[in-house]
Amino acid sequence: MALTVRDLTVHYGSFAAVRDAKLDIADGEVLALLGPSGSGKSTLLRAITGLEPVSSGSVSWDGTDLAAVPVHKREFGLVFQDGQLFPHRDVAANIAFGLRMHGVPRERHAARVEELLKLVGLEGYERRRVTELSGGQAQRVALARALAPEPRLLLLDEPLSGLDAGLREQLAIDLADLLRRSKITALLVTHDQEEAFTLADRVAVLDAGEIRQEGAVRSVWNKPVDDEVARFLGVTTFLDGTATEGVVRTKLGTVELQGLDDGPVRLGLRPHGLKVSAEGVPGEVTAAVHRREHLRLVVRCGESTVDAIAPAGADFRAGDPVRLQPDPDGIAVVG
Ligand SMILES: Nc1ncnc2c1ncn2[C@@H]1O[C@H](COP(=O)(O)OP(=O)(O)OP(=O)(O)O)[C@@H](O)[C@H]1O
Repeated sequence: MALTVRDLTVHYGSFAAVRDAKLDIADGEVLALLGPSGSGKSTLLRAITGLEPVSSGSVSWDGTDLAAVPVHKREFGLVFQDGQLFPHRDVAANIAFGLRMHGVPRERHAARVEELLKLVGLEGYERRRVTELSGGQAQRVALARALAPEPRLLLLDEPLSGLDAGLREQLAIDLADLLRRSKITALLVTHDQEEAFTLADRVAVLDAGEIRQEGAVRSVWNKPVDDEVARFLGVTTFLDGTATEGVVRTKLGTVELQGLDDGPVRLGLRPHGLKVSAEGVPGEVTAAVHRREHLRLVVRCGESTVDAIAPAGADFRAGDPVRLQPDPDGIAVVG
């Protein structure tokens, strides 16, 4: 295992911002720490880098405890929300800074800077002033600077959250590609589930200082451990049902889900887990909001109020009758 974190606790005064955290990151793997604001993500990341003193527990690399290793000797690369570039230096000098710090001979800088700019999609930007870069370009330079000394672990703290939505999505895709291509071992901190699921192989969900669930991206998404984690992962409606040979019967219809034992099951529905359809359970629209890719509805079905979606071009308003059918794609199994 490359990085191993065991029983890590970090206090601010008497307040434990991180409690008994356990994490493993294998070589070449990307782990996302996902959690709401204030859950302790940045504290945990800072403790791993050595920037935050730990109260108890350990951080090790390849089995060696890092307690006595200062921040700059851990060989970790860091990227923060606002890249924190040096405003008075050009792009090349910003990237070369990391090389100088690590004693790379000056004559090798130019070639390495060129290579890194190519890697982050900014070829030819060497002489640009960093104050003239867009937010997305600045984050690419910050990434290049962090990668310059070939860190053994890249730590990214909300690297995309300062950018607007469209750009964030594109940069997340580019970054995912770069991390995989270069087989970079990385820890990403984010409050954005989509970002975590785009970028990471595995995800650890943090809440109130505790890691609530940890596992492969797909398995956490499809099988959150409890209602709270499910809610944080976009589930808005819970539905109890009974599974028999891969078919779950609920009061909102039947749904086929693989790999379930027969018996009671709790389903967690994301809005697209219920779709407007010609047949299905009848309900009445109580609210409708247009989104980019679909029409999002709140529907009253008997005693329950549920979220559902209709195609983007549909025109439903409060009071309209609809029929809903479950879609396995938007349904998780909780617990
Ligand atoms: N220097 C500090 N002194 C005291 N309390 C702190 C300090 N830094 C953070 N905290 C508290 O510790 C908790 C965890 O903070 P942290 O910044 O790690 O959370 P986070 O999940 O990264 O949040 P965000 O997504 O908003 O950055 C919060 O309750 C915060 O108020």
